[in-house]
Amino acid sequence: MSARHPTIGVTGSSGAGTSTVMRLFQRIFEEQGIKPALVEGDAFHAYDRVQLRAAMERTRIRGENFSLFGPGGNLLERLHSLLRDYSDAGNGVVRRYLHTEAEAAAVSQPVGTFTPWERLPTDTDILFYEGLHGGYVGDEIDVARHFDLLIGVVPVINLEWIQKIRRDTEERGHNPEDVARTILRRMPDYVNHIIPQFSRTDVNFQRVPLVDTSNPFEVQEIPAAEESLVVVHFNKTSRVKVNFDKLIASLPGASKSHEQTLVVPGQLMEKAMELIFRPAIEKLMQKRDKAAAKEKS
Ligand SMILES: Nc1ncnc2c1ncn2[C@@H]1O[C@H](COP(=O)(O)OP(=O)(O)OP(=O)(O)O)[C@@H](O)[C@H]1O
Ligand SMILES: O=C(CO)[C@H](O)[C@H](O)COP(=O)(O)O
Repeated sequence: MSARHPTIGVTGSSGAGTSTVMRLFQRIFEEQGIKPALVEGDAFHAYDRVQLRAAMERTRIRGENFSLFGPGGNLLERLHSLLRDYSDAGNGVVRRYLHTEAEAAAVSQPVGTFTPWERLPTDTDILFYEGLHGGYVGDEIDVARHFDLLIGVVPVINLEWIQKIRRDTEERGHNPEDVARTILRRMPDYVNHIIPQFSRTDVNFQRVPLVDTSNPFEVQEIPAAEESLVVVHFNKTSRVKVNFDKLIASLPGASKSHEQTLVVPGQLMEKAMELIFRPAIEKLMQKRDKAAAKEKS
């Protein structure tokens, strides 16, 4: 966390929609002339796709719990160092995980591998992280504390699974049975390491379908925006300050469901995010400019 080199994190389970939210932020950054350092959480997995299969087999034989949701499957100390270095000096080291054939072909590498570690460009205005562990806090590593703004993306679980199954089968070349097995294997880590993060965020966006999703393992479409509602919850310690009445007036069909909670029609989720985060980003940039000016003087 630093005024001079601000950081925003979006955290959520696999298939929750964090990459989708990142694209919205990219648009806001572009419109405001902000140059972000984009960090994908999957880059901090400890294993590539082939190594992961071997690690899974080893842990299965030993009867140990293991998944990419838990700290053992990730280089969280490296993520922690990146965030610390960025906050201190606006730099750090990152890489990318190549999920799809297209991403892999673009850099002439096999799918399911990592690009080499590289230093971030030196002239970025803000670090933006999206992934599984933005709100992670463990015995020795506290990722959450590095963010100036932390956002949770949490569709209700049936919807999250539908999204994961569709994305993994259509874009990442997995078969539905394997995706279901992955969901099962990750469950202890989901409960222990993913869910607690949503109590450390500033704001959570929880999409709730209005159509039947009672068997997410049956092949089906992802419910459309207009077939869902979004519960927007501001945690008690949220650093994002909004005027609920003004927000509701700008979002037709929105209402307040609880002291710190709004309900917004699904098709207005992006607009709600824009209204909530545009001013927050502007504030971070103003603080950054002030800190930079002070540094110069
Ligand atoms: N608000 C939304 N409405 C409809 N579909 C959505 C929404 N958000 C995400 N999806 C769909 O859900 C799938 C998963 O989304 P996305 O790739 O953003 O997840 P993710 O959290 O980044 O996953 P991972 O961390 O595994 O990469 C995609 O097919 C995406 O189009
Ligand atoms: O948890 C995940 C993303 O958050 C993915 O399952 C993980 O990155 C492995 O990806 P792939 O199945 O494309 O090898």
